[in-house]
Amino acid sequence: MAEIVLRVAGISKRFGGLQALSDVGITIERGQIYGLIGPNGAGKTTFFNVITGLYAPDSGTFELGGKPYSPTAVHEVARAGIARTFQNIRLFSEMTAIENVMVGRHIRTQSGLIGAIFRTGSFKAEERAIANRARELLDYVGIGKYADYRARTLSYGDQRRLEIARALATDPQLIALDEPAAGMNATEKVQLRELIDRIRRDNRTILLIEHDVKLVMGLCNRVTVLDYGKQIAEGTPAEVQHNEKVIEAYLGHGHGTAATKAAVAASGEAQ
Ligand SMILES: Nc1ncnc2c1ncn2[C@@H]1O[C@H](COP(=O)(O)OP(=O)(O)OP(=O)(O)O)[C@@H](O)[C@H]1O
Repeated sequence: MAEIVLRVAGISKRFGGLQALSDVGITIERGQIYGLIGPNGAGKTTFFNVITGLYAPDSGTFELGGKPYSPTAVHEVARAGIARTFQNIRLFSEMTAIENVMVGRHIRTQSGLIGAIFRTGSFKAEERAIANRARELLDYVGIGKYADYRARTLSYGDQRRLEIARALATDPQLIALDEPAAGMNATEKVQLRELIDRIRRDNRTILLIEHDVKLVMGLCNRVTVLDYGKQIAEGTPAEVQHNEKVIEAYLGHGHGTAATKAAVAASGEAQ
């Protein structure tokens, strides 16, 4: 039977009078790319923020790799094994690319503060290993040649790759990508798609929020669709794109972007 990486259930979150999430649950198996889609304001980012410890949920159960975890703090969630990227890129802009990745790796290191202050032999060996691994990851995401460039000098697409490398540096059980294609041009999107597919083939598990419905439908094994905080559909891309509620959510309320409406309409027609 397939191994379950993430199982969350009954997640609700209210902001004042607004029910941002109502009883949302998903199960992701190892090696899957799981998509989370929905019109603007549907609750996708709130869901991400809850499972990664940024927002405290009003209710919900959380299990990672078969063990319960409590998403009470971001660093605890990272330690438990979920790494994420952000819709608005969050890099250390004055640090180099390789330093940004090394920061990600440090949550898995042993020597600690004493080792760092006294620069013990084991600390130096560990630093070398971290730097080597960071370089490998930069090569892996395709930006090895920019290792020593400051993060802020990289193109938008390359900064997103750098965020992915930093997330991979934590050796996560689950990597959560929040709109990785936002702001990318068509060529960058094709390259991103190849990278995400490669990460999956290397037996990683990915949760993806994405506005680009075409990208989601082409990449994901399963998809959940949120609308006004409710889970209106769950299934394979082929199943959800024929779901009446999904078509209505994107085409009916008039709150999807023109591009998403066109993509949902086109993906339905293509079947
Ligand atoms: N910190 C917050 N305080 C109050 N309301 C919030 C907060 N975060 C999100 N919301 C509200 O919760 C609802 C869901 O927002 P969320 O950002 O999760 O949607 P989304 O699906 O990610 O949207 P988008 O696609 O536009 O990023 C929205 O109505 C939003 O205004």
